[in-house]
Amino acid sequence: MLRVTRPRMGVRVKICGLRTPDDVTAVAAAGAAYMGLVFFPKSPRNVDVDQARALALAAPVGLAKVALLVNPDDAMLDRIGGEVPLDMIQLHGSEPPVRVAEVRARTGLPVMKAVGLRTADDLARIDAYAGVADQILVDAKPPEGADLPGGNGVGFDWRLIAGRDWTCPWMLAGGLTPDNVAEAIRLTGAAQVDVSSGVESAPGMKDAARIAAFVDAATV
Ligand SMILES: O=C(O)c1ccccc1N[C@@H]1O[C@H](COP(=O)(O)O)[C@@H](O)[C@H]1O
Repeated sequence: MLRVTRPRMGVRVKICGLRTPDDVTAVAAAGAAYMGLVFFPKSPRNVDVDQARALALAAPVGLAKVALLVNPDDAMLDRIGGEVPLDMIQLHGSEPPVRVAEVRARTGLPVMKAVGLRTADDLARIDAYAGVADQILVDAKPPEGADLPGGNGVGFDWRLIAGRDWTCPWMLAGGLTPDNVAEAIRLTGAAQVDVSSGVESAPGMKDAARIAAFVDAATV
């Protein structure tokens, strides 16, 4: 029997990989808490700085704007931080804890560090970031040889983190869909969830109906 560890009404949803003004409208209408903008050229969700700025400016008050970056250098941080109105940086590369601290200091923004899980041995990496990042994104490790370090629609065994909590806020990601997110929340106790490919009709193409269904399933 599945254990209910938290009331689901308070669950906050992040929809990642927005590319069009219609995406922003759909995410806001659905009631998501965060929208993610992907700066990673290999991704079908990649946006440039001008696109990202326009999307961020279209976001209503209360929808937090997150820039997803993969091993960004200082020049990239300065450019994105200077030109795009943001509420948070998501680091989705191999950034060590010291770099997370540098990114926080340089941008003045809270940082969410993604940590990929496949087995119980990967859990220790979360502890290494819990004291330095503002939030942890608990994601699946990418498949061997994948082009993308995330956004692959691949999950992990949620039982690895069932009943766990960390000293900083955390978000569950990896292979979530409108059909499985409620079970994922029940099993892990996640108070926040993040999705990209599970609310698309094709890679990089967000689907407004799937976005609404995902938020409903996560929050009802
Ligand atoms: O979405 C992407 O294209 C992406 C590219 C590079 C790094 C991370 C990326 N996405 C992040 O991964 C999670 C999980 O994705 P999915 O739901 O399994 O497709 C996503 O929410 C983004 O935070």
